[in-house]
Amino acid sequence: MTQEVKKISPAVYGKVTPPVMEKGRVTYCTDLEKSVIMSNFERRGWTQVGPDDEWNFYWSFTQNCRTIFSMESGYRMSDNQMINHFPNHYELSRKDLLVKNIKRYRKELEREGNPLAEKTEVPLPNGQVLTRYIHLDFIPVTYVLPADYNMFVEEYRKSPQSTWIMKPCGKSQGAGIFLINKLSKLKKWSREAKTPFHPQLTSKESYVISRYIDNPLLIGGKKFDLRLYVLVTSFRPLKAYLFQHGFCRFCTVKYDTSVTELDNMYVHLTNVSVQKHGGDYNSLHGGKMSIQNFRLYLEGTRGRSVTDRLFAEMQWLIVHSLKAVAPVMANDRHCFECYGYDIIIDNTLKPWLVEVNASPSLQSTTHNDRILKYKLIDNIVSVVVPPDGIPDARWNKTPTAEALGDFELLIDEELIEKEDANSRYNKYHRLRQ
Ligand SMILES: Nc1ncnc2c1ncn2[C@@H]1O[C@H](COP(=O)(O)OP(=O)(O)OP(=O)(O)O)[C@@H](O)[C@H]1O
Repeated sequence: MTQEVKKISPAVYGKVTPPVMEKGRVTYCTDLEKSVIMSNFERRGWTQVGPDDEWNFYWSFTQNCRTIFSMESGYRMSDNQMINHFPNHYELSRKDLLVKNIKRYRKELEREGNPLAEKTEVPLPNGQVLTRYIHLDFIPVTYVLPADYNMFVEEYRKSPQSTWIMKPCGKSQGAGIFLINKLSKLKKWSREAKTPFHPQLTSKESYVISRYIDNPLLIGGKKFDLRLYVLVTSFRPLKAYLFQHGFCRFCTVKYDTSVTELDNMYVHLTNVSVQKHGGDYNSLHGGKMSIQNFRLYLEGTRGRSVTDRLFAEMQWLIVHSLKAVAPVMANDRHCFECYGYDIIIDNTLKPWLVEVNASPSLQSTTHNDRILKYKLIDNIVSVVVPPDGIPDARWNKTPTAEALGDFELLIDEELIEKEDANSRYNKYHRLRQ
């Protein structure tokens, strides 16, 4: 998700001396002047300062975070400073890089002979066979164009009746997205596009083309996706938390797979930024349903055990998407990041990861939205700041159960390692007795 960026001058980061903090006084800086952020920080007694002042806690735009960490800035963060992004968050949040990292992760597991990378062959009615990962098949088959064009054509030919979705890597909020159901349409687009495919395209101008999930689970006949919030406080060891208040975002128009509706984005794209322009947009509920109500709906219509399984599978895909990028992330101890996960559930109740946003919108479209986002920021701060309330990058980032608020632990590799070590130790002692 891109945001309007308030640029900071590199001169601001020219100083290399870490700020000296006044004892007990916490200062914050924010690029996003939103009340959910500022009222949260002020309630904690924190004082707002500018980016060139001595800040402890910076809620920055992704681009400004990258500037701080760039070699040219010469800025060295002190122990009492924390920032809300990892400098190379794009490994997870850019559509093409996410796919590349997940593909690499699966290949590596396969090479190790890890059972997680087991595959199966799916026969198609036309006699063709598709090969799929059994446990790690959670992103729709995706190629980066123009680089993977030949591979895409090969896959396309296996099931030419499929629909595909084209998404520009450098855009957000549904901009530039379209659906295709014929190769000729892609070729025509490539010829007519203002930036036709050519090898010199930068990755920002490239596209991903993904198999369109054409059998989404519908509620009231409408397509929706799920927005979940995931807080990562460390990538190595991986420590991540899932916020319990996600929501579903609905299309305003009933789902229809007919070719005539292929260009109707009110049918196919669930982005609020798209749907709010539709005539049927309801500003009271904003086309949203809480995840708690969604869960109740599913339990009522499909049963408890399949609902539990779906939620477990969503946690599974989040953990493995994070593990896929963990080795390439700049795991700076001053950083944490809250990701917006976009997931589509198909009518077999299989979840598909569509996208990960490094700056999920903090815009409130409804009253409930405001409450949710206020709580989200409050809980993020409680998890990442040590119990004494003073940001400290040296802290081992192990929040108390109380500090978690409405976050639940998704994975803590440090804990797993300790538990493994304990069980190995106990086993050794049992054997010696
Ligand atoms: N493979 C897919 N199958 C079905 N629907 C999809 C698929 N990929 C994307 N969509 C739909 O298109 C919408 C936009 O896709 P996506 O979130 O990837 O793009 P975006 O424009 O970058 O959005 P954002 O503003 O969230 O960054 C999704 O919310 C979803 O409704």
